[in-house]
Amino acid sequence: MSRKKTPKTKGASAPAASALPAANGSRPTRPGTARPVPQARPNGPPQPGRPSLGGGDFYDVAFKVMLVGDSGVGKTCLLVRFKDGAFLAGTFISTVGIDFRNKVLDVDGMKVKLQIWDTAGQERFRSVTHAYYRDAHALLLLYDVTNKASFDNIQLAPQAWLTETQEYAQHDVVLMLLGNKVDSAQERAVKREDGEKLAKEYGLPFMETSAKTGLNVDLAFTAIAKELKQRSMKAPSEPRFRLHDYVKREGRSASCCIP
Ligand SMILES: Nc1nc2c(ncn2[C@@H]2O[C@H](COP(=O)(O)OP(=O)(O)OP(=O)(O)O)[C@@H](O)[C@H]2O)c(=O)[nH]1
Ligand SMILES: [Mg+2]
Repeated sequence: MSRKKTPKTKGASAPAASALPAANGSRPTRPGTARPVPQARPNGPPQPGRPSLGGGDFYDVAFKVMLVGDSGVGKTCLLVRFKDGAFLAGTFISTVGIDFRNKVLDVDGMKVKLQIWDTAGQERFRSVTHAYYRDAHALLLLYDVTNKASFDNIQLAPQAWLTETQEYAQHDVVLMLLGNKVDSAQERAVKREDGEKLAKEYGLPFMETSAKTGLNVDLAFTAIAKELKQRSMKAPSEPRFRLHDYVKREGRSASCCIP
């Protein structure tokens, strides 16, 4: 596959912007920075790289990733950890509507831009989130390992996150289940095995993460980027990327890092 040579740059440095969907459900834009993300379906051809409009994010192919899960599970913190390498400690500020951040990753020599949508977990914003599912190439389903209800709401509640996914997302969307806050060992309310069991039942790759310590955070997004990149290539020259195997092999368990 021919690729456009792109200069080495860091990801777009624009801060997260609040963006509510337009009345017609079209993608929101931010004044001065609006730029469409190429619509690469996971199974479609990669889109050509685009030069930066000043933000410095050159890329070969771009995908949309959505973070979903109950309010307070750590979606925003996970995204901030991945984007900025920092942890938002202190007062919990619940997301209103939807935010996004971009990050460009170098995946086996290709610049893969992830546009990551951070949704509000609060019930009152559900209809806002619904409008975004259909454009998502990947969905990260988060629960909080210290909050059993957030785990149950992945699958059991009438408006469970998995049900929403089946209802609103594309059938070939890439899914991953993440149990966050694994640093809080004392308060754990959901066993790792329960997360594994749920993931197995639905055929999802699974990891436990910590936005606080950074455990498995980069890995989760990198795994998604690798999977989407390979799906987007018509005739991949590389061996088939296996998301489940990669996550199993590379994922670190919380116990590995407790001194
Ligand atoms: N110990 C610990 N706390 C975390 C972690 N991730 C998030 N938190 C805390 O959990 C609270 C909620 O985090 P957010 O990232 O704002 O939660 P959210 O899922 O975005 O919530 P909504 O925006 O309401 O949907 C904050 O007080 C964070 O500091 C983690 O990995 N470990
Ligand atoms: Mg949030």
